[in-house]
Amino acid sequence: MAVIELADVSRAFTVTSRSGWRRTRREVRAVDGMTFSVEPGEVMGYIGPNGAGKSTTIKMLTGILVPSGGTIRVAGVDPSRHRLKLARRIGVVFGQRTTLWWDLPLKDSFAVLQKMYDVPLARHRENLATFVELLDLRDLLDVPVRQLSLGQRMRGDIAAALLHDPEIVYLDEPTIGLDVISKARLREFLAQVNAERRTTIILTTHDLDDIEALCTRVMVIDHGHQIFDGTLDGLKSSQSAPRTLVVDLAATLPPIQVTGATVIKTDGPRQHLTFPTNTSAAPLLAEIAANYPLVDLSVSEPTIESVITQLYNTA
Ligand SMILES: Nc1ncnc2c1ncn2[C@@H]1O[C@H](COP(=O)(O)OP(=O)(O)OP(=O)(O)O)[C@@H](O)[C@H]1O
Repeated sequence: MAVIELADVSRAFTVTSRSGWRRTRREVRAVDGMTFSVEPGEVMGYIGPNGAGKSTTIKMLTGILVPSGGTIRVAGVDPSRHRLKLARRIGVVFGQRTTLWWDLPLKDSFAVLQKMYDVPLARHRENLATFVELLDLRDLLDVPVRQLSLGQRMRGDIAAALLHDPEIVYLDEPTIGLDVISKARLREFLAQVNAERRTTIILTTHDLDDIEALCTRVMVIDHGHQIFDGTLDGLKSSQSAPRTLVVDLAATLPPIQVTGATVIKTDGPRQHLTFPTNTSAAPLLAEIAANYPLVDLSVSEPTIESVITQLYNTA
């Protein structure tokens, strides 16, 4: 049974703008007719350009915002009507803000959360020990949150969001501003939590490596509408972003002529060609090898960035 269900959900805001003495009001439909469901244990990437409606959706799923239309059920309840009841069953991490107490050492924040969520002490200790180990928090427990680096604080925030064993976790830009090693460590941790606890994860991110590393499902939204819902491979093959062929020749030549491919760049004896995703590379290779002094050659698939850019442009 689905753990998150949205049926025709919308949320509008009235925005007032001023030009001289004139004030004009207009309605922004941040989320517009959104319908989807999420099964327990799914890791869903929720992506879209700035202003697409991601945060508004997450705020409605946590109960902070009330929808203007449609219905939402999370863990069987309407989030805005049962916000406190739901709080025990969900965890939330906003990459740009901390939920920890700024002046308290990390371990005291964790102790407050144990009381707030009324987590049995034995279970709290067990979870804490696991997260301290996996997130490498041991040396940070006595440090006030204000003295932690961004990456250290984020590890603390993630542990804090999971200490009460939530069934669903919303992560809004959890890797923003982190270095490559911290990002990798965090992704590994989240994958492990999902595998071992079957925690449902909704991940909002602009870092597509997060999506590649973690998500079994991707939802792309734009202007409050869903424009794609499926697997990452499905997303890649849904668009005809061109593939690239990099050809190294024995000599610097004018752009080569190949049926079905176009030279987009030359760099001495190296030439870059694009060709459609749905075309096989084999006949191109054969034609080049037959007509030109070929030394080496490689084919690269479209990047996920290029696929998504194309999706936004065609939506
Ligand atoms: N409280 C508000 N009042 C007025 N307009 C709002 C409010 N919150 C959001 N919006 C508008 O709703 C639209 C969606 O905003 P939202 O924050 O959900 O986008 P987002 O996809 O999370 O963007 P980002 O990637 O920049 O965080 C935007 O046009 C935004 O300006």
